[in-house]
Amino acid sequence: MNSGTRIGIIGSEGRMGHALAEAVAAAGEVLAGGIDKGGDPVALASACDVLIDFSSPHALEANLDAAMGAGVPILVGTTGLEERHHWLIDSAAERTAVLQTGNTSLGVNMLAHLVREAAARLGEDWDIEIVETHHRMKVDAPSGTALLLGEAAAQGRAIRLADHSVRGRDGITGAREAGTIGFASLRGGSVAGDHTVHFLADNERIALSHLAENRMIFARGAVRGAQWLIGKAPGRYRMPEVLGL
Ligand SMILES: NC(=O)C1=CN([C@@H]2O[C@H](COP(=O)(O)OP(=O)(O)OC[C@H]3O[C@@H](n4cnc5c(N)ncnc54)[C@H](OP(=O)(O)O)[C@@H]3O)[C@@H](O)[C@H]2O)C=CC1
Ligand SMILES: O=C(O)C1=N[C@H](C(=O)O)C[C@H](O)C1
Repeated sequence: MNSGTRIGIIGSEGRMGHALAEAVAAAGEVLAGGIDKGGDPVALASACDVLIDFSSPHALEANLDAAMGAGVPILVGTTGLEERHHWLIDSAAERTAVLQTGNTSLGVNMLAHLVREAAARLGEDWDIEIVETHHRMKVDAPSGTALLLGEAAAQGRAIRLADHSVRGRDGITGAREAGTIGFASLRGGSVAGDHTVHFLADNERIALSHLAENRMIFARGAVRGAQWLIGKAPGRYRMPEVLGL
């Protein structure tokens, strides 16, 4: 009998759900079950040691409630979250361990570290623009990863991203406002997820990129995060803590 950690997947029939099932098996853990739209997160939570949620922002509140009710930790990889979702996560984290991240891969979390450093060391005369490319089925923009990288750049500059971000330029926009962080999104084909943070000054540029070649990098990172969450005190945790970055 397999005595591994029992992992429950929310969004189990999705693209990430399938990759997660493979990663759970590869890690020697137990797939306790999975649900999709219309499924019961309470029943799933009661049958597992940890939940992994890669579904939809609409499902978040019920999933957090189920995790709290069963006293199990939850890793939230779903993107497209708004401010109210982050309040729900903060509130749930008072009762159970929650790890929310726009990207579970080692490479992107390393990139975020480099972006924070670069933004801190380069002056405000270096403009910052973040460009992301994803497959044609992606429903949210900018990507959760682009926002994570934007937060890293803002932290490096000791500013609030919400006060400085510029999204989706169109029409007569006027000249670029100094100190802003811009976002642009491309959608098409089967791209698993490409992100480039551009630092642009007069006569020179730096581009820091991460290119995801498949979804297993996210799935492996999520399973590692779920394993790490077992036994953790209530609180809100982040991927760099899991990865030791
Ligand atoms: N943090 C990270 O590292 C990564 C995050 N993501 C994010 O993960 C999420 C899922 O991505 P992906 O797998 O490509 O998307 P898919 O659309 O392929 O899968 C989403 C799954 O979630 C299910 N779902 C939808 N609504 C609910 C609900 N209310 N309750 C339970 N399940 C629901 C869907 O079921 P149904 O078909 O029945 O609607 C579907 O099976 C996205 O937000 C994406 O951005 C993706 C990759 C990496
Ligand atoms: O929807 C996806 O596919 C992805 N979503 C995440 C995001 O929004 O950043 C992570 C990854 O880029 C793939």
